[in-house]
Amino acid sequence: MARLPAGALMQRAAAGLAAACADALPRVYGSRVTLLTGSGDNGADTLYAGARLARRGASVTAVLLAPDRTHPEALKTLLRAGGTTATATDAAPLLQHADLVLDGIVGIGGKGGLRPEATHLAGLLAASPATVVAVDLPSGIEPDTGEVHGTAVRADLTITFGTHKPGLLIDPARAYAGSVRLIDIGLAATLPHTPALESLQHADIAALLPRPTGESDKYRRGVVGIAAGSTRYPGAAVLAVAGALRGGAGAVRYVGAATDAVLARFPETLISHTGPKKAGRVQAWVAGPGAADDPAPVAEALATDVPVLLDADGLRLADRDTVRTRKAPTLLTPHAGEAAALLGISREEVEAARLTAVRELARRYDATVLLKGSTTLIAAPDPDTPVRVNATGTPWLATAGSGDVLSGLAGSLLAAGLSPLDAASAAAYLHGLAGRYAADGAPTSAHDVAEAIPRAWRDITT
Ligand SMILES: NC(=O)C1=CN([C@@H]2O[C@H](COP(=O)(O)OP(=O)(O)OC[C@H]3O[C@@H](n4cnc5c(N)ncnc54)[C@H](OP(=O)(O)O)[C@@H]3O)[C@@H](O)[C@H]2O)[C@@H](O)CC1
Ligand SMILES: [K+]
Repeated sequence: MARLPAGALMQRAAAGLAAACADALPRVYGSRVTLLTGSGDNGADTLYAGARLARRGASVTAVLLAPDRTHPEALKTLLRAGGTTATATDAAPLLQHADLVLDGIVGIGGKGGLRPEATHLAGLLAASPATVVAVDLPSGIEPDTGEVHGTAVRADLTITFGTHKPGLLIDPARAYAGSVRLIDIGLAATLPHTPALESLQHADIAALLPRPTGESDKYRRGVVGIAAGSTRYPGAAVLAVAGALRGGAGAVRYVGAATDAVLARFPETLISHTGPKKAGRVQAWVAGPGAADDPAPVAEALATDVPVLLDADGLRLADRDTVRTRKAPTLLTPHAGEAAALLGISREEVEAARLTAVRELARRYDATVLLKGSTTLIAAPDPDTPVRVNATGTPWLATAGSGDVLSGLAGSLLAAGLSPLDAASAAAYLHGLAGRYAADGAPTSAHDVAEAIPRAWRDITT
């Protein structure tokens, strides 16, 4: 910022914002635009963008939340461009009749939820038919955590400046942002080298996925052991194997009570009629899906010196001190309810503060943790490692057995040699994409998701 003339970043932000607003309107000339303007720089961005729209013939009115503390230069610029101002008490008809509303109440400087006047405006806005564009982020969300305390603005579109804020990527706040567009304002060089959050994209995942070479045999490509299923839940074993077979390991070894069901569906599975301890060569274990109440296979898997993924019943059956103290890596894949049990808090508390929950679990269990849900987050035990957020999920994935497929897939990637963080990230990404392909806008089953994994893999790598 030291190298830039004062206000240069703000002008870039406002120019990008105005262009995005113009795209969102059928035409700028003659349209009615209302600006909700707070007293900080977020409000100033909004006023400068409003001035640009006013110069193009829009009728622009700024509702000033703090008339005596509004950014003076920005306000002057709007008035010079032909814009007008109003107070919050006059806002109702302006919001009701606007084509477009810009939410510039607060940006990254906002803390602790909206104040009463802003809350009232957000309520009026929710009832307005206008398209709502959030400036930098929807006012009222917590920018750094994705938490929402009280009311927040619900936007159709968020124009964010310089970099994505965690709150735009993590639920519940993410749901307030609508679609998110990033405007480059030339901040890249000044951003911290280690971000708080990372969202891997196609190319990042492609670089992680294992590729067999001429030298590969099934053992070099990794054998993943699946200790899952029970007479009560044989399906969990079948689905975990289905995921594992598509995850790049050279072979899948199964131990458990669902041998017949697994072999009937996947004759290529290696079967061991022992527990994990004596099962033969395995480079990573998946333990727990459909395990019902038998803690022995989970304990045996944890006693090995290879990476272990614990899911579902395995999270409940595992001895917590063993998880904490084992030397080989452990990957936990709870949903919010299971995470709540591990943390001794309620499911609602986990869902309201996912980032805190996933970090706390990773710290407390000295394990990598993949927290499933509307936003899947992955945290490594080292608190300085950026938390990963998966961008490919779909609500259709909230279907029985979908988690079993994910655990098999992630276990397979672990066996192929990926670190727990990378295995979890790549599995969540592939699984989310496969869920989208399988669903294609209609209900889908876990089985279909597993079958769509190769398509997702091909899409990423070709
Ligand atoms: N940094 C950069 O490089 C760039 C930053 N840019 C822009 O600046 C924005 C950040 O601006 P900022 O720091 O001025 O804070 P901002 O978000 O406007 O909020 C502070 C104001 O809001 C008020 N307020 C606080 N909490 C509140 C609440 N709960 N409910 C209601 N009001 C509340 C608070 O009032 P006060 O406490 O003083 O009474 C204060 O006046 C950023 O998001 C982006 O848009 C771009 O121009 C590009 C370059
Ligand atoms: K805002």
